[in-house]
Amino acid sequence: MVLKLERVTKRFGEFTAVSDLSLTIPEKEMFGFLGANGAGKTTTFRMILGLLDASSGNITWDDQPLNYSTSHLVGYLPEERGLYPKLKVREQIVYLARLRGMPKNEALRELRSWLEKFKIPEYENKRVEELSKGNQQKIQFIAAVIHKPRLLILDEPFSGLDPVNVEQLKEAVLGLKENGTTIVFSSHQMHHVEELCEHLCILQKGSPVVHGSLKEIKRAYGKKNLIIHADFSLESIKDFPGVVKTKPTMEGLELQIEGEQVAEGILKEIAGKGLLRKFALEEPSLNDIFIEKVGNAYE
Ligand SMILES: Nc1ncnc2c1ncn2[C@@H]1O[C@H](COP(=O)(O)OP(=O)(O)OP(=O)(O)O)[C@@H](O)[C@H]1O
Repeated sequence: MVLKLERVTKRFGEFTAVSDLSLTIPEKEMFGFLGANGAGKTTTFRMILGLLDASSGNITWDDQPLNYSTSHLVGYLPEERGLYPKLKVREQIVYLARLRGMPKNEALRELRSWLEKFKIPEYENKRVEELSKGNQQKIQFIAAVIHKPRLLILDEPFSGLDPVNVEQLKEAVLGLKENGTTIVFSSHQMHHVEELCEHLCILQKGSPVVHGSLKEIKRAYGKKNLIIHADFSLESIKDFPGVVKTKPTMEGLELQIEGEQVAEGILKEIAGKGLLRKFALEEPSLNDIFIEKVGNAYE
């Protein structure tokens, strides 16, 4: 049950929104899809779901194209939320579940279990328009997963949620992954992707600029972060060879350096100058990598 995109391109007239994109997403994987605004994430999702035709290339799930006949296997949380405001939560979810071939009783059972999980059982008979935006989002999430899809596409699932709701949704998503669901999600918040995904792709203007496992992406980036807290002046190491960037902090300095050997050199340089409270070498954050790879998309 592999999701495969092979050399997928989407043009809108003269404009190319997605260009020559190839991805393989294995079963039971949580895959992060990143990119600046307008990079082509939603367009890619719509092509995966068969809502848009690719201009060229192939998209398959378990070697089959995804279309109307496979819709019961797929769940989608769209970026623009689309519930019927006047309908009650129960009517809405049961209706959507039945469209995907689920019997009413089973849909109700599943809905109640999700409402319990999200600690909002009292919303079953409320109209959607009566709920806060965050709670509407939870209902929309339930609508995407009620029929127990094997492949789940989540466009910005965490946007607009408070920290407690973000945690609840993360737990829900991790539970689905443990049960064998393949999940692809987009996010502008790098820490969510760092926390949840083994593999990811960063799109820039429709083309992948970074693709692979999070660990390998960080290793391949080469640069590392060095955090120093000291009771003496660190002025002299700002110009140390191999230091790419420096940022003063309350307790000392945060540096971006070219590699571990630079940290060793710095440690020798400052040894004996006074009390060194912290000297920590860290992997680059996904945020650092995103900004370097995609930063110019904002210029
Ligand atoms: N139907 C359409 N007709 C013409 N251009 C479109 C259409 N749909 C999307 N685009 C363009 O394709 C590009 C990619 O849009 P898309 O919505 O896929 O980006 P995104 O990565 O999801 O962005 P965001 O993070 O802002 O949601 C944008 O420049 C957008 O204006």
